[in-house]
Amino acid sequence: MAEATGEVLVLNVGSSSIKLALYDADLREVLRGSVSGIGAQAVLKMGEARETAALPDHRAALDAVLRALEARGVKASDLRAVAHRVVHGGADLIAPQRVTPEVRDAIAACVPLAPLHNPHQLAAIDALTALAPDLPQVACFDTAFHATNPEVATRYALPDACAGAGIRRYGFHGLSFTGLVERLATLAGDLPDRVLAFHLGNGASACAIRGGQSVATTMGYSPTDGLTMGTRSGTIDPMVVLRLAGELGIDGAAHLLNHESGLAGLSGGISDMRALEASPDPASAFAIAHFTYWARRHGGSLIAAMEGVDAIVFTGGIGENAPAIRAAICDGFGWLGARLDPAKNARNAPRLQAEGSSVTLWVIPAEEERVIAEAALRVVAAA
Ligand SMILES: Nc1ncnc2c1ncn2[C@@H]1O[C@H](COP(=O)(O)OP(=O)(O)O)[C@@H](O)[C@H]1O
Ligand SMILES: CC(=O)OP(=O)(O)O
Ligand SMILES: [Mg+2]
Repeated sequence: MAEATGEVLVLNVGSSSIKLALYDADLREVLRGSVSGIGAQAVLKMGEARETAALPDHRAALDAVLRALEARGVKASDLRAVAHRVVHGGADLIAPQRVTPEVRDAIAACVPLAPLHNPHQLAAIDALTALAPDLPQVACFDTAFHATNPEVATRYALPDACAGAGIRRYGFHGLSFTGLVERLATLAGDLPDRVLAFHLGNGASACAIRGGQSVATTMGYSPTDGLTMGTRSGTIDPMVVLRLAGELGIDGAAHLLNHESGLAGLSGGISDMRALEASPDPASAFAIAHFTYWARRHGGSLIAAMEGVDAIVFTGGIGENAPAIRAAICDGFGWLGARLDPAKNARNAPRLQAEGSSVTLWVIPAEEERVIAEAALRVVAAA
């Protein structure tokens, strides 16, 4: 097997997947891998190789990833740094930083706020600490990009004591939005002032970006709020949550809202957009209609928050690859003069707008790993 020499290993541990990328000192990607479908029959990809394996949990998946890296000659102890995506950094962790025992504890303190993500990311940090205690580890936070939101956007209309206890909106997918802003500036020549960005993957959120900074976003205290997602409900009346907790218990309600809702709940079990598009079942079509309708409704609210819009950008697995979903969302913004070019949309071209569109329309691949690697190199170089 070909050996890969790299300096920075990026681990993007998600709710049901692990993505990894290895970069050399010039930030060229030398290896990419992933595990998807953790919990069932998982698929492990490393470079060109692909295998299926029963990986019942994130721990087993991470072990498989580390073994596959070793088989390629990548030893943790030889790296310059390993860098992690951490979904929730709370109010204080708003810059990429070295994982010290204090930072590790602060990430652990955010576990209740992102139960699908932070525990697995913490487990990856601990596994690497055990494997290579002297290897610098850097944590990069999905919440950090939204630290620029004004208090009126982040505060819930709850008493002071709640805000003091950290009950506020944070927002997520910030590493993806950071990369999107950088790439859009290059593609457009100049960064448009008011950008409506949709990260549509298994988790989905939208963000109002003004002058390159987040001013409002759809996810809140946790990544369960906002748009209709693969298995998460999105925005819901809090009294529904109380009723569910009363009937199912807190854990039962949390499970239903995070794992059995969204597209899966509406369609009778299908969370995957590609599978929904291929399904002849009317419930699948309704689930897709719900997804695009709520993407537009939330998008309208974000446009109001930034007093207009100059560009609409799509990223994430659905945003990058699903022309019909982009078309349904953009058609919903026809009232403001957004016009898609159907041929460009069908090609997933970076520039999607038709002649005469009042806003520019874009597809930009999510580059969370590149953003994390760049930040990690900056952090270790500054140490
Ligand atoms: N060609 C495609 N058409 C429609 N949906 C797609 C396509 N390719 C990927 N997707 C969807 O993208 C979603 C996964 O997005 P991704 O960003 O990879 O997920 P994650 O949030 O786990 O990182 C799934 O719903 C998948 O079906
Ligand atoms: C924050 C979040 O929802 O992440 P993901 O899309 O990876 O689940
Ligand atoms: Mg994702």
